[in-house]
Amino acid sequence: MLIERFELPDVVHFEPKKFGDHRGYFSEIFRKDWFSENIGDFDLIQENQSLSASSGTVRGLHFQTAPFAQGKLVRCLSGALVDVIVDIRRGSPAYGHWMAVELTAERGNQLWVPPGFAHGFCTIQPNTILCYKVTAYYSVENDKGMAWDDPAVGIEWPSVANPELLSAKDKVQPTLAELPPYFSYGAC
Ligand SMILES: Cc1cn([C@H]2C[C@H](O)[C@@H](COP(=O)(O)OP(=O)(O)O[C@H]3O[C@H](C)C(=O)[C@H](O)[C@H]3O)O2)c(=O)[nH]c1=O
Repeated sequence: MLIERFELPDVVHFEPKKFGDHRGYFSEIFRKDWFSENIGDFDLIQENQSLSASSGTVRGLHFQTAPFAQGKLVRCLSGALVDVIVDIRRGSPAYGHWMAVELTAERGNQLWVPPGFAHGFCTIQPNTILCYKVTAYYSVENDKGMAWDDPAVGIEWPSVANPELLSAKDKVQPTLAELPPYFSYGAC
């Protein structure tokens, strides 16, 4: 199985094996033992799914604060998207750094987004479905965000990104510099 780690600590990208035959394919999407050994002993207790009808839809950048900080195991069920994360853990060697990974239904690749990261994505095909397991329940009081287009972070979004498709909430998110110190490296 392909497994990748990055300059941003604790982030893991992997692609489960597919067993193809004349009918199509079979793939083990999640195994607790593999996840615990290669990523960590997290409890994935809620699963979310979103459909974005238009290519160029940007959702994010979002995160939940303690005690509902979320790790996210993200994959694309239909279409394709560019997943973007920003390390917002004060003290991290990669604080304020971003990275992007293309997730497609075709590949079935997955991204582990640790707690302490802001997460968002831009769809690059219509009718793209994102499906992701999280390690803490939704808490509207702890549901926070940061600006997708923060010039100090400098995310290079796909050229199809369409700001008109942003949610009202995402049009007015604070910049990284305006965020309180929600997360400390090594403590979330
Ligand atoms: C996240 C969430 C939302 N909701 C409700 C709240 C709103 O009434 C509605 C849409 O929520 P929102 O506009 O925050 O959805 P997205 O813009 O897709 O946000 C999500 O997508 C980005 C990329 C993320 O990483 C977060 O997990 C999540 O914030 O669903 C729930 O009931 N439970 C939930 O867990």
